[in-house]
Amino acid sequence: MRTVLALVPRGRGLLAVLLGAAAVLTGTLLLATSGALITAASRQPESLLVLLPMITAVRLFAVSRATLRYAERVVAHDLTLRVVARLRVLVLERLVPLAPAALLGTRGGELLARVRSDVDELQGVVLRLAAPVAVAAVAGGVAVGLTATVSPPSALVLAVLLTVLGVAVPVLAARAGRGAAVTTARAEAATGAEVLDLVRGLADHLASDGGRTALATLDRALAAQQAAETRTARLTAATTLAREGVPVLGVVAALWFVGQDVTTGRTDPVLLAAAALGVLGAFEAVASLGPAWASAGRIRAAAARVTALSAQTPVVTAPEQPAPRPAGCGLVLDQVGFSYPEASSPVLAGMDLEVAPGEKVALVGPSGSGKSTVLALALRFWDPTSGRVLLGGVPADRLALDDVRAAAAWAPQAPQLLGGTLAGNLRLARPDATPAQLEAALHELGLGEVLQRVGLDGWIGEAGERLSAGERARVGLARVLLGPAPVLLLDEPTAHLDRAGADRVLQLLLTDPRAVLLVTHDEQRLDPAWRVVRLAGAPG
Ligand SMILES: Nc1ncnc2c1ncn2[C@@H]1O[C@H](COP(=O)(O)OP(=O)(O)OP(=O)(O)O)[C@@H](O)[C@H]1O
Repeated sequence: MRTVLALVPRGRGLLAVLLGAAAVLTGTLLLATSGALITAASRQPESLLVLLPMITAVRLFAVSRATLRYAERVVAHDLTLRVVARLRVLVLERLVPLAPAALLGTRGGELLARVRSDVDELQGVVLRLAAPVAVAAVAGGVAVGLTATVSPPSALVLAVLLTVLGVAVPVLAARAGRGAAVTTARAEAATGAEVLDLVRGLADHLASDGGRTALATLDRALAAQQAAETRTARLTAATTLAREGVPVLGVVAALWFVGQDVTTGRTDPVLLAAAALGVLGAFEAVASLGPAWASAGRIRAAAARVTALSAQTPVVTAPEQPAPRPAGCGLVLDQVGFSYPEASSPVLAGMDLEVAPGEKVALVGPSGSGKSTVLALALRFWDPTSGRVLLGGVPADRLALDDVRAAAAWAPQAPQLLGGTLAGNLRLARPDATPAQLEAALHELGLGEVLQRVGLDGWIGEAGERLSAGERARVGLARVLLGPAPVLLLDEPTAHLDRAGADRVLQLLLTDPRAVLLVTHDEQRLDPAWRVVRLAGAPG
């Protein structure tokens, strides 16, 4: 929460509080002067001039209250939007270095909930928490001071009741509601994750059991969410009762004390209604504190979840003073050993590999022998447990992460296409590519038919689902080939292709002037121009 408050621009924050307090106080004064006006009018004065100052004050307060409230809303919402915009950037800046290795244990739906709804929840730190507390302190203090000028005992009672309604009731309610808030937040996140899993795997769920198991799981998550929400609703009802009852006590006390003063002639009767209504109006100062404390639990839970995420340590860290971007363009693994965290045995041990500039190297080996892991180490998704990885002759851990990923481009086994157009997906690698260049890249990989069917600017479906697996793999490969990286890391790019398609891709790679490290299970299809490197355990 402190991080969020630190993002608030001081001047605007102060302005929002002053406008909010002024709006509350003009409301209080409007009620008080209205009470005084009604009492004075009921005495039927000989000249209306006696009432004129009060009539003017009522009009002034009525107009200025609405204007001040409007101005306060504009300033506070503008402030909140600025804070949320900065907060989103801050969270994403902390999230990006965690990808991909440190996020492997986090469910996609949960991550989405943290970045979206938790960050949205945190906007309440300013609007629903800090601003109402500051407004209550300023407006409540001034209202008590004004009441004291008429009746000190009423002011004392008002101060006590404001504290009860503004602090004691909400704090007790918040303490009771904290558990409920955490449970609700967890239940909502779990429901979100279940919905996302259900939608993502819809085809699989329908094919396996018509979606019954997934729907039953979702039903359980929804029931847990509903139970948590019911508990929260009961607590809200109890605090509403207190919110309505306490101001009535304040009014009764004001009538009692000021009434006594009027009876003894110490106070003008005009002030009786003014004090009673003014006290009633003063409770508006703490009206938003109930919801503020109630949302404090949710906000704190959201803050804790966002903090926990951003406090995660990245698996790889960028050097503070990175070496210059390498001029060379080869890849070397020097005595590399690697174990995944919590794995019982290492995937790689003492591995040496060199892919010289322009060289074509095929990495073969049985499933699970560590071929994809080699590519992940070259991209610095992980760091080797022992030994070194060099890109262009420079140790990869001495390069800025952006430079590592500029030096080596990667086509994974199942490339992630974005829901968008072919052109949009291809331009991720080369934003300035012309339509002719994009079309040429697609034709080279035998995607002319797709180009004709979808068009460069046609929608390819969510994650490219309007394309076949083989077409998606080739679009992913076209993206990598379009990019400027001097080292290409390709993970089974021919896996989903027919014989002719696979041969075409392999031939195309041989004509590319850059260094290529190709992971493949199709060793027999390789041209002798490929240098084959076998990982331990590979046959032959
Ligand atoms: N993130 C991970 N955490 C723990 N173990 C992993 C992780 N990724 C891969 N492994 C394990 O590391 C080993 C090597 O995996 P890798 O994907 O590198 O093999 P591969 O040779 O590319 O396999 P395939 O040919 O099936 O793609 C496997 O036993 C795998 O289960």
